[in-house]
Amino acid sequence: MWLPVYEPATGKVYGDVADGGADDVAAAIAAAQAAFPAWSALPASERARWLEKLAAALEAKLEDFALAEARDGGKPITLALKVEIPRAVSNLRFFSHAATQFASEFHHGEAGMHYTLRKPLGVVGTVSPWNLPLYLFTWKIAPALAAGNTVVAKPSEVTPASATMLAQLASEIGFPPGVFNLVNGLGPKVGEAIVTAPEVKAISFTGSTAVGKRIHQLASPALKKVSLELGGKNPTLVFADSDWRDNLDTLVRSAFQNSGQICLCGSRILIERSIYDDVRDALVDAASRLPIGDPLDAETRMGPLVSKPHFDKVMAAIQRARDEGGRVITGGEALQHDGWYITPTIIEGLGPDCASNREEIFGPVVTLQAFDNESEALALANASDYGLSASVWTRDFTRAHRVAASLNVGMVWINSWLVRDLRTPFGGVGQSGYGREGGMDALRFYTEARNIGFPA
Ligand SMILES: NC(=O)C1=CN([C@@H]2O[C@H](COP(=O)(O)OP(=O)(O)OC[C@H]3O[C@@H](n4cnc5c(N)ncnc54)[C@H](O)[C@@H]3O)[C@@H](O)[C@H]2O)C=CC1
Ligand SMILES: O=C(O)/C=C/C=C(\O)C(=O)O
Repeated sequence: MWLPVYEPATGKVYGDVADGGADDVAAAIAAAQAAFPAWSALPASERARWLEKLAAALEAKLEDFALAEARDGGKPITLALKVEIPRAVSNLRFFSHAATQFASEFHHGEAGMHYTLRKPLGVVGTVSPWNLPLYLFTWKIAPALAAGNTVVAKPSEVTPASATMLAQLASEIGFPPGVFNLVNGLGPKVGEAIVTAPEVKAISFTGSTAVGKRIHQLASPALKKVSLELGGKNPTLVFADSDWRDNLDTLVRSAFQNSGQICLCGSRILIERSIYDDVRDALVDAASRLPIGDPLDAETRMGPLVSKPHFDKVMAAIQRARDEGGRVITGGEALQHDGWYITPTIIEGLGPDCASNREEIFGPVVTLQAFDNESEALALANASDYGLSASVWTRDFTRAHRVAASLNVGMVWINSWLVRDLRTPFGGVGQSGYGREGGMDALRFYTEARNIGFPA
C-alpha cells in the first residue's frame, strides 16, 4: 500500500511512499538484531569509516538531495543547498570522528580503581519530523550507529524523500545489511510499532509535544530510554543597548527561517519599550520585503508551509490571535497561489497569558511584546510551559550572561541565533522535552554504562 506525497509549492500530489505497517517494522527489527553482533564488535574506527563513506556519498549528491528536500517540504532550495544537506553531511562526519573519541572513564582513588565501559544498547529506534527532514534524521541515526547500535528509523510520512534516498545510498555503497533500516509510513502504525517493540531498547524522537507524550507513555512500561526533543515558544529578548539594526537580518531569520517551522525559531519577540516602535517598524518592513515564492527559485527566502493540515492550523492560529485582540501589523494572509503560502506575520497587542503567546504555532507568525526593565523581560520570557531556547540581544555582556543564566530553557544564544557547535548539548526543559542530543551526550544516550571496580 502507498500514501500520497504532496508538493507544498503546488498543493498537488507528486509522488507516493510506502504505507508501512507492523510487519515491516518486525522485519526491520529482525534484520537489525541479526546485524548487531557484528556491527557492535567492529572497531570504532571501522564504524567511523562507514559513516564517513556515507557522508562522502551524500556530499557527492548534495544537489539531488537539496532538490528533493525543497520539493518535498517546500523549503527554499538555497536553504537546503547551503544549510540543511551540508548539515546532514556534517552530522554523519561529526559522529564518525566522535566514534573514535568516545573514551572510557577511569577513576583512581581511596575506593580503588574503576573503569566504565560504554556498551551499545542493541537495536534502537528513531522517529523524526518533516521540518528539517534529513538534517534531523541524520542527527539521530549517526550517533546511534557510531556508538555501535543498529537502527530502525522512521522519517515523517509528510517528507519521506531524502531519508529514503539516503537509505538507497547506504545500500549502494555497501553499508553492512541490517545495520541501518528505514521503515516509511504513518506515526500511529509504524512509529508506535517501533516504540513498543520489546527488542527496541531506546527511542529518540523529535516532533510535537503531543506525540512526545504518547511515546513517553508507550515506552514507559518497558522502562526504555527515551529522548524527546519537542516544541518551543522561544523568546527573543531585544534590549535597548543592542546592535539590533546591524542584526536585523538575523532577527528576521530567527522568526521566519523555514517559514517559522523550526523548533528554535523565536516566536515571541520581547523589545525594550524605548526602542519598541523602531524595532517593530524595522521588523515589519523587513518581513514584508522577504522574497516569498517558489522554493526552487534561488532568490526565494520563504516558501510555503509543509502541508494543508499545517497551513490550516497556522491560519487558525492567526485568526485566534485576532479574536484574542491582537493586531496583525503585517502578513496574516494566504497568498493567492496553488501552494500553501502564508505571508510573514507579525502581531502586537497581546499579553503573555493568551493562547497566541502560550501555544506553539510553528509557522511564520511572531508576536511582539514590550518590557520596561530586565526583570520584566525575564518574567515575560519565562511565562511559558515550553523551555527550548532563547536569544538575548544586548551589548552589555554582564547582563547577557546574567539573563542567560535566569532563562528557563535548554539553550541560549547571545547576539546570535542558531549558531551550532555539534559538540554542545541540544534539548529543552518542560513541555520542550527531556534528554540532550549532540556530542558526547548523544553517545551516552545510545550506550549503557558498565562500571568495573577493583582494589588499587
Ligand atoms: N521539531 C519540532 O519541534 C516539531 C514540532 N512539530 C509540531 O507538531 C505539530 C504537528 O506536526 P506533525 O508532523 O504532525 O508532528 P508529529 O509530532 O505528529 O510527527 C513527528 C513524527 O512523529 C511520527 N508520529 C506521529 N504520531 C506518532 C505516534 N503515535 N507514535 C510514534 N510516532 C508518531 C510522525 O509520523 C513523524 O515521523 C506541528 O504543527 C508543530 O507544532 C512538528 C514537527 C517538528
Ligand atoms: O540541531 C539543530 O541545529 C536544530 C535542530 C532543530 C530541531 O530539532 C527542530 O526544529 O525540530
